[in-house]
Parts: sequence; C-alpha cells; structure tokens
Amino acid sequence: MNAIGVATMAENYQKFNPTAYLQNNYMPPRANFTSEEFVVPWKLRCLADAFATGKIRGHTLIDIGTGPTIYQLLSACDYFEEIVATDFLEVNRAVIHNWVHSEEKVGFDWSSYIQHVCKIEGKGEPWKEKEQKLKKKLKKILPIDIHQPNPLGSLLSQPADALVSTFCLEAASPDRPSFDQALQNVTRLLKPGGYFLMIGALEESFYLAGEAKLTVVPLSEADIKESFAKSGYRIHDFRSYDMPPNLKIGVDDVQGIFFIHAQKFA
Ligand SMILES: C[S@@+](CC[C@H](N)C(=O)[O-])C[C@H]1O[C@@H](n2cnc3c(N)ncnc32)[C@H](O)[C@@H]1O
Ligand SMILES: O=[N+]([O-])c1ccc2c(c1)CN[C@@H](CO)C2
Repeated sequence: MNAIGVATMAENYQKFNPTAYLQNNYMPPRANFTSEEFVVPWKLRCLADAFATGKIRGHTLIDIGTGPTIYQLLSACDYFEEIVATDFLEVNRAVIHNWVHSEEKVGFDWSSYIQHVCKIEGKGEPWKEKEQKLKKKLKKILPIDIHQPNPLGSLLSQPADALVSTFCLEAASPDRPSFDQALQNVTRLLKPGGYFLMIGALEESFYLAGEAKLTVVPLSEADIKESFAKSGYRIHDFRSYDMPPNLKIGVDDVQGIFFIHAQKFA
C-alpha cells in the first residue's frame, strides 16, 4: 500500500466540507430531474433497475463511503432488513445521523430524489413512506477506512449480503494499486455470492469540497472491469454516462460516470 499517498489523502480529507460538496453535486444544474438524460436521474435509474430484479436482497447491506448523501440507498431499502452507512469522516457520519434522527426538515432536502425514485419504481409508494422506511433501516453509521485489510475493524460481526458504494474508492485512493487493494479490502466485507453495486467517476483527477481539493485516481471503463475481475467478481451489468458540457461546472474534471453491477464468486 502507498502509505505516503494514503496519509496525504487522509490529511486532505480533514478539510472536506459536506455542505459545499452537496451544493456542488446534488443541487442544480447537476440535480435536474426533468429528463433521464441528466446525471442524477441516470444514477437513480441504474440503482432502481438493479434492485428491481429482486435478486439483490438479504439481511444486511453496507454502503461504503456514504459521505453526506442518502440517494444511493433509496432503491435498496425494500430489500434489506438493515442498512449500514459508513464513512471515513465524523463530519459526514454526523450529517447522516442528523438526517436519520430528525423529524422536521433539517439539513439537506432529499425530497426531490425520493419523489423521483418512487416515480421510476412505479409502485405508487408515497415518498414520505419511503423516507421513513429508509430512516428506520439505517441502523448503523460506522467509521471505515478502505485502506485497512479489515475496513470496519472489529465492528462487523458477519459478512454483508450486498455492498453499495458511490464515488468512494477512486476518490479515496492515491493510485491504481491502492484502488485495487481497497477493492480487495472491502470485498472481504461481502459474503461469497453477494452483489456489489458501485457508481463512480470516469477519468477524473480532482474534485472540490469547500476548502478541500481532493485528488482522484483517473479510471477508465477497462480499468474498472479489470479491477473487479481481479477481485473475484462476475460482472452482470456495466453502464457509463458521458458528462455533458453544461454539467462540467468546475467543481471537478470528471469526464463520465460508471455503474457496475457485480457478483462476488461463491
Ligand atoms: C466523493 S465522496 C462520495 C460521497 C457519496 N457516497 C456520494 O455518492 O456522493 C467520497 C467519500 O469517501 C470518503 N473517504 C475518504 N477517504 C476514505 C477512506 N480511506 N475510507 C473510506 N471512505 C473514505 C469521504 O469521507 C467521502 O465521504
Ligand atoms: O454528476 N454527478 O452527479 C456527480 C456526483 C458526485 C460526484 C461527481 C459527479 C464527480 N466527482 C465525484 C467525486 O470524485 C463526486
């Protein structure tokens, strides 16, 4: 492991500002729900389609690098008893904790995301019911470090039935070998035969979150498929989205987004 690179990343993350990060990526123009052509509906569609197969289910789902966002868990909550959120930063774990435990609308307003997911899932589920369901299932919010052989330390009793992760591994790894090692590390948290749904950045080298400028390891579609194959996965679905010029707004140099639906070999 590139210990210097990992330590430098950890130091940079101390300046990560969740509010700025949410502003940059989860408000307009990137949060535009008027067409599936836009990036946020595309991401939500990928996750809704994967869970709609009904094959990804079980007791526990772990979200690797939750950050200050919950959109990535909206389609999962019908298929698991317990959802475990994780992040490297206390400030992000606190954002999730406050969202789960607050009744009135405090913090970031996810209602447009929840309404959109209810619409595309087509079950006629009232969005406030989905919101309450997710809050009820989000039972643990744990510290995690993907660069540790056991990323959750001793906090996890048994392997999870499924993993989700969005924009974490490539944004927390200084280089490709560290990314591959981090994927190996988090794969230990997943039961054999379990599914891993990952969304991430393609060919991105940095992103901004307030005072923080975080380096990202640029990855191609081939890189990702190779990494998953090396970590013992079968790829069921791979989709990519080209970032349109009007969504390249200076908060990063992301070129595209990938979605991978992979299964750990039994
Ligand atoms: C780009 S944000 C992704 C947030 C969210 N999942 C999303 O979809 O927007 C990257 C996240 O990785 C977390 N992170 C940074 N270093 C990490 C590490 N070593 N292990 C696990 N997570 C880490 C950060 O705290 C941050 O929340
Ligand atoms: O377009 N988006 O919806 C979107 C959402 C989150 C993120 C990006 C793009 C690109 N940068 C990553 C951090 O590496 C975070």
